[in-house]
Amino acid sequence: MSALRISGLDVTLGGLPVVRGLDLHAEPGEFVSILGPSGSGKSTTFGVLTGDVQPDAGEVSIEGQALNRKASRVAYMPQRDALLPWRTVLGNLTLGLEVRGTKRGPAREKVRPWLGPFGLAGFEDRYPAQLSGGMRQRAALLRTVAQEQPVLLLDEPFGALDALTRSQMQRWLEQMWEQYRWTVLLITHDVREALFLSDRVYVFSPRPARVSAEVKVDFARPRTPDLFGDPQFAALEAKLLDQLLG
Ligand SMILES: Nc1ncnc2c1ncn2[C@@H]1O[C@H](COP(=O)(O)OP(=O)(O)OP(=O)(O)O)[C@@H](O)[C@H]1O
Repeated sequence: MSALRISGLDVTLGGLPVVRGLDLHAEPGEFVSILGPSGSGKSTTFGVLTGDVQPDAGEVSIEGQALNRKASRVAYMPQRDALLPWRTVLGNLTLGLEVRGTKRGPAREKVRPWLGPFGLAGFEDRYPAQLSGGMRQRAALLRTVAQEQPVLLLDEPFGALDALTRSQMQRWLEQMWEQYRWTVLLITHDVREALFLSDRVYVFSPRPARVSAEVKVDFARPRTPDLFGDPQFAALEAKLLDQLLG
């Protein structure tokens, strides 16, 4: 059974067709990326999955169950880190669980074992402004992971980071994924990031969104930055860029 399946999805916003006939899926423990031009409807598709956007047509299921807009079974990390500046790191980390109805004490106990693996141990009483950009993104990701939902939706998680931090974060996320095998759907504009992290990549057409290409990425794991020098990596990168530029 697929962790996530979208079939024949149509979305119209303000009279504008934003998604038309979209089909995609993610298998349990699979890392899937979506690449697409700006404004093509990627975030709108995530909005449907989180229950924030009402589709006109189509079917969406999580682990075989139809999407329930009131009890979302996806954990979503938005484009901006969206940490609340007035809450401590720990207070931010428990937020996703608290919104889902877990009391603060048990939520803290759930989050604490993850502080080490996410490189946040010792920083739980700081405020977001006291963290580096990479740490803030790790905190936002931990807040998402801690919700223990079947699917993680990551919307451009590293988009605002400088190039060095970004490549450190990509490497870190690949290692974390190796260890925990979350089911991930990642939106990115970065072809190399998609290829480095994913098992499969979807390319979206310009709006209205539909899948214009699907590429399987078979490079062995664990992946290291050496992969960027692999001729097969370069060939796949060129192919995806071609698809994106139409
Ligand atoms: N509430 C709305 N009413 C009308 N149009 C909207 C609304 N929300 C989004 N749109 C339009 O829908 C299209 C898709 O937007 P969306 O944010 O899903 O694209 P995206 O692929 O995530 O873009 P980006 O890569 O720039 O983040 C855009 O053209 C946007 O202007």
